[in-house]
Amino acid sequence: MNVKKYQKQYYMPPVPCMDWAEKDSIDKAPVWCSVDLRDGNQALVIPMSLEQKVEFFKLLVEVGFKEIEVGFPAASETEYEFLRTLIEHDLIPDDVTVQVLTQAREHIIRKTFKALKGCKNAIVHVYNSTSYAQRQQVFKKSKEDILKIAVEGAKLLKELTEEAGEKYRFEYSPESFTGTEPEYALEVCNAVLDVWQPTADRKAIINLPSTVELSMPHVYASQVEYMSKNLKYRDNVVLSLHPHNDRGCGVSDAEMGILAGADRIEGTLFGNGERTGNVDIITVGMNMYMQGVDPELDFSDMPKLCHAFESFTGMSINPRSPYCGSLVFAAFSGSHQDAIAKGMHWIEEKAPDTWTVPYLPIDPTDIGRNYDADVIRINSQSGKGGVGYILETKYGLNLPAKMREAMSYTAKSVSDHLHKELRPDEIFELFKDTFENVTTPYNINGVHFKQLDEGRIEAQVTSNYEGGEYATAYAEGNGRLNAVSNALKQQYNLQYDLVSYTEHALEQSSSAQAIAYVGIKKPDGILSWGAGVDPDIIRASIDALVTAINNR
Ligand SMILES: CC(=O)SCCNC(=O)CCNC(=O)[C@H](O)C(C)(C)COP(=O)(O)OP(=O)(O)OC[C@H]1O[C@@H](n2cnc3c(N)ncnc32)[C@H](O)[C@@H]1OP(=O)(O)O
Ligand SMILES: CC(C)C(=O)C(=O)O
Ligand SMILES: [Mg+2]
Repeated sequence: MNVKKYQKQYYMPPVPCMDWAEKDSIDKAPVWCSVDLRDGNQALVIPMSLEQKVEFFKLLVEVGFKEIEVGFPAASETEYEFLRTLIEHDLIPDDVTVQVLTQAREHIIRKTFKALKGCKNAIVHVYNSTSYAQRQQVFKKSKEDILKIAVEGAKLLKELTEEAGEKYRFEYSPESFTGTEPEYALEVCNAVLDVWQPTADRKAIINLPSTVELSMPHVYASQVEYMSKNLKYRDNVVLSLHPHNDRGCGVSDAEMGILAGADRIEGTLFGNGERTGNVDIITVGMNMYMQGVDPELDFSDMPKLCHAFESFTGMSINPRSPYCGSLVFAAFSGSHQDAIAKGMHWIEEKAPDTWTVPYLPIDPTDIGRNYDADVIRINSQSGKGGVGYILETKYGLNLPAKMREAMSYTAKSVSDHLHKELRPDEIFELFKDTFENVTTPYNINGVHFKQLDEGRIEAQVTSNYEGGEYATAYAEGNGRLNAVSNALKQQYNLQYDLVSYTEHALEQSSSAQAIAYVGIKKPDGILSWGAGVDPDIIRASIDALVTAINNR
């Protein structure tokens, strides 16, 4: 790798512009403009069909976008026909403004206006590149000539809008802004604004694209602040940003840019767009949401959005994509699962006003995800908290803490050996196979009790070992389970202490069943566990005991 080949291609503002750095949060949603149907579309291997664009447009309206860049009508027949379809089939709600993009070239602008005929609310977005590199290599023009392209374009927009008798709003982008000297970008934007003479009821949009993201986000924020402080007609200008993601900081560009004075963000769902994509509006919006600020966009059915996006664009969403990837709420690791399970219990018990569950920045159910499938997932990295949480929340089993630990080691070991994740139903089956009603080698065939004096009980226990002859033993105890335990110890010369007994009703079971959990400590100090399930709690506890004995 030849690092000498590269150098900085951005320009800091002529004066320090870092007021934005004093702020720590965004307190109000910006105006959002979706550019999915234009910038997103122009980045696809196969651009969307007219039908797909119509469906995507409806989805964007449903999400709540009030400004939607629907395309570059002069680019292709599909783009042109798409806009005509929206207009002619009256598909644009009254509170939604469509935006169209055009180069600052006369025939392209004229074709764009032709496509707009009959449209009530539109933003006409004109751009030309202003960066040093593009002036030098692409346009081969002086600063004055590049400014002239912008001004001529701006004039034609005004003229054609007046001619059409419409009140379209205008947007200008100094394309490649991030590679442009800020003073020069300012000069061009102000010259365009002089043409448009924006007013309070017909504001102009100045859009500062990080066409290619060339710097750290604080540099971009400083450039934005410089523009915000020095643009003419500032009160009548909507300052818009259009971040791309070349260095992976598109979201930070948008957020810091808002702190620096931007009023509006152009971006796409899931960050689709050229090269590494446009800024992901879902992430910027959800980042606000997770700090208690209403993003004014509805992401409550994220699975539906993901599915629709993937089918329209042919793109796939990265499993780690913030808020929407399949794995972004998943905790496989033991300590995280433990903390999440405890945090969820805390929420249930204390019902606090705000969400505080560790490791889950938001409640997954807010965006249509669910705890069972998305959060606690079991593999060889998992621990007792996670396994216990799944058995409790999904199957109503409230295992004693130490038994959860034993169950979790069983699950880890199976996952490790099979080298796979275990689904909740597989964990439940594993629990049943390992810890529930295990009847070999010891098996009890029948038990009878007799009440003795002073609360003591006598048990008559008929049992066998490894399928052999049945034998009957009698023993006393201070309770039924204790008496059975003593009979078995006596019959087979077993040595252990009964150290744990708990039981509860099985709420999720169709018939009225109870489950008992028994833990015994063997002479080597090892704990062994069993569970028994039966409508009769005594029977359940005896089965639990026998299982614990069998689980050597
Ligand atoms: C960063 C962005 O996303 S910008 C948007 C990019 N999106 C697109 O370009 C998609 C749609 N574009 C297209 O379909 C085509 O480019 C069209 C139909 C608009 C124009 O097609 P063509 O005229 O055949 O080609 P092309 O765009 O390459 O034209 C390049 C010429 O336009 C000039 N030009 C490019 N952009 C602009 C602009 N914004 N304003 C003025 N002139 C421009 C170039 O300097 C070049 O000039 P030259 O012919 O004197 O060398
Ligand atoms: C047309 C402009 C706004 C653009 O898409 C970009 O610069 O990235
Ligand atoms: Mg772009």
